[in-house]
Amino acid sequence: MNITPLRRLRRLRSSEVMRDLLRESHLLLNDLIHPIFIEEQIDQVVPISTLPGINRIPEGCLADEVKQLYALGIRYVMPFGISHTKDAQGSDTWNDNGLLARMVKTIKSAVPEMMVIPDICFCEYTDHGHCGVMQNNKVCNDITVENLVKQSVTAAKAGADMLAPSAMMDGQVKAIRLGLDAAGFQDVAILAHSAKFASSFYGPFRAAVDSELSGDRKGYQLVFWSSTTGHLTL
Ligand SMILES: NCC(=O)CCC(=O)O
Repeated sequence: MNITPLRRLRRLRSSEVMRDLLRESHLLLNDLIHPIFIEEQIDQVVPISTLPGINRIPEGCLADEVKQLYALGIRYVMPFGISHTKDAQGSDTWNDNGLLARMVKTIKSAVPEMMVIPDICFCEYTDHGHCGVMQNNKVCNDITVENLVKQSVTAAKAGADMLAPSAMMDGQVKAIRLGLDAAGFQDVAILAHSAKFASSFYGPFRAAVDSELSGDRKGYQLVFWSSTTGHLTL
């Protein structure tokens, strides 16, 4: 029996130069979005113990930080606010002078070419840490979606180029698209975090943003043992 293979695919990875020729995937700086954590009412950077090497940046240092990032070739930033102005709804997010609007304005005026893609959610701005308005111990979907639209229009007015809604409310992307279009922001894009799983991997992030959450988000983020609801949610 002749067992000599005719199809010798190892030929195609036999040398560095051959592997380079056949490369189909490239990871470039422009494939990445840089998250930045901005805290209001502080003067010094705060190291984030759960994300070694990453700091919370005082709001007053944001312009310089963004200029440095741009000089390194970074073209996309996702600002996350660490709020000292929390309430039950996260209403600071739809205040034209609130932290979210200020972050976006500061970044765009420091480096107009930097694309700003703010997180659109409430968990950093609510005094209970959930991603929306609580009613009877649950996050109320439709009121939260209304508030997400207000937040989105505020971010767009402040100059955001793209919005990243992450609250995992049903219908949020459609409502935000309609709200943006009605307010004249047809060119503001949406980067939907459409399939987020309730996961301990968010632990470091929650510490980074000083989340007030106790409990979990299993009532709105996906459960990992049902791929059907995952696909439907997408
Ligand atoms: N707005 C960001 C998040 O929702 C993070 C996810 C989490 O803490 O579960």
